[in-house]
Amino acid sequence: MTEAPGVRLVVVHPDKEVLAQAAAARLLTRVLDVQSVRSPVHVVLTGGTVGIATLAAVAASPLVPAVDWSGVHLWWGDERFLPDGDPDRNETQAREALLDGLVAEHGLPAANVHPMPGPTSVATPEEGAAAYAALLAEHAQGAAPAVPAFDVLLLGMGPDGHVASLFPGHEGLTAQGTTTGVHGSPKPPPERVSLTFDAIRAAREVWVVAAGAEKADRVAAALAGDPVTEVPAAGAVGQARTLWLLDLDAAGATSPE
Ligand SMILES: O=C(O)[C@H](O)[C@@H](O)[C@H](O)[C@H](O)COP(=O)(O)O
Repeated sequence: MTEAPGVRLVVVHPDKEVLAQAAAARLLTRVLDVQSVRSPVHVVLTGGTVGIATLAAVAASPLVPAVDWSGVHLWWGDERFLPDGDPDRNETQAREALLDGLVAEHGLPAANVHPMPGPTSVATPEEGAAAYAALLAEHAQGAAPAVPAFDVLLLGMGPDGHVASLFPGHEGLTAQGTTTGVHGSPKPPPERVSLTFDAIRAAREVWVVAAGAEKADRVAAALAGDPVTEVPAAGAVGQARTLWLLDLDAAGATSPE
């Protein structure tokens, strides 16, 4: 299905557990659908509570063996600039929730997992961003911007409206190229690596997943099209489809306590 670019579809689920289960089912279905017409499939993962809960729900799904994981590449929208194995790295959490199991038991090649570099391998977030941009370009097949054709790009959204590590009022919002180093993030840790909006908007599908009443105000602002400088999530738009997957609280359908 292809909607008009810029149109956002909103799907609301009863609570954050059902949201994670439904996002997982959608993700597996999307990968299966794409695999029926092309390979490889490129998926961009997000950190955050709903993002990781979605990966845990994927791991528990009976559909896992239906996917040909040898043809799936996994990327990240952002990473906390922390050493390899740090429990606060988005990569570490995703590996524990899903990826280690896919590699060990379901034929996902370890080389298809593409974490963003941290201080274990580079000196600064900028160096990490440059190395990741080069890796993305290797898989881009000449596309501009130089990123693979992401089939699904998952994003969590913070209560301030940030997506990936693109924060309100920060210079990363206007960064050129496909990746950027981030300093002074209001959400710890302060140093991060992130995809830019150019890279995010190159995705075929962008899915924003968000739960909780503390996000309702920024969800409404993003959907109303408030300026990206104030609500970065408003700028998260896919080429063919933009999906907002919410729970009732984030959709503002419950009264604040
Ligand atoms: O590194 C991170 O923290 C992120 O990738 C970030 O963009 C996250 O997705 C949102 O902050 C939502 O996180 P929650 O779902 O935990 O609120």
